[in-house]
Amino acid sequence: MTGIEEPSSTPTSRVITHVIFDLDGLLLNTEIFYTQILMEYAARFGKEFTWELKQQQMGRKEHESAQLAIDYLGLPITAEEYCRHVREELTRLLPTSQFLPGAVKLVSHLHRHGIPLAIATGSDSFTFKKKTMNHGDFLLMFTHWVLSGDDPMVRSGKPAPDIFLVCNDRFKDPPKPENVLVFEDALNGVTAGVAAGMPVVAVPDERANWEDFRHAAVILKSLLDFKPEDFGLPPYDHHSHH
Ligand SMILES: O=c1[nH]cc([C@@H]2O[C@H](COP(=O)(O)O)[C@@H](O)[C@H]2O)c(=O)[nH]1
Ligand SMILES: [Mg+2]
Repeated sequence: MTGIEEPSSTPTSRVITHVIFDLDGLLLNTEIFYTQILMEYAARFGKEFTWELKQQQMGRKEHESAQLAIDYLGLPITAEEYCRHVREELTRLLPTSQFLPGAVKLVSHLHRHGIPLAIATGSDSFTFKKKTMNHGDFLLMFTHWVLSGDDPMVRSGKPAPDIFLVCNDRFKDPPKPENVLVFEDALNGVTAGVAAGMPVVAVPDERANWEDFRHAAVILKSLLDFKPEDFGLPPYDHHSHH
């Protein structure tokens, strides 16, 4: 032993060939809807929906997330009732979903350079359809999307690695996980990506504690702060300022 440690892998030493994006709270500003619905729902039972609970729910399959809230808050309802209510409210709100800053810029840039892109989300097909119904052209830039909510191949939702491994296998000529970059906002999602052996770019909610995201390759305030060249991806050209 020389006592000299191998330098840990820096972002610049990585060569990324494929990218997997989370959806809610990363590309689309849909987390605000879940927060609004669940605050009101919890209040009906005289309970308070907290950030601590939300952070545990984010990224999970809808059914897993429902049971978590019921247990955490002690709600006198079943997971089915919870899901039915949330779904009804979401049906109204999700079609109005907007992109988060930098999402269209980043996805279009990588797509233009021929990088295979996919989506891995805790949504099921019902909510996914509502979330993306006004973003059809945007969806065409992805080769596929995996919806852990009702995909039988995804045994456990985030924070388990299943969704990212299934998503990776569905790329044409699946790459090694270390060559796949994951973008996530949720702690459960970052943990899932890392467990799948993939470097993860974390873009956490402003309420999150960055200490909790230490396992991410990099933590950013916004997608606008991402530098593709740090991961061996083509840089933005200086002429595009939108
Ligand atoms: O406040 C919440 N946020 C998010 C979720 C769950 O997280 C999923 C979104 O995850 P992702 O960011 O992986 O798309 C939603 O479909 C839902 O199942 C939730 O239950 N409650
Ligand atoms: Mg998310």
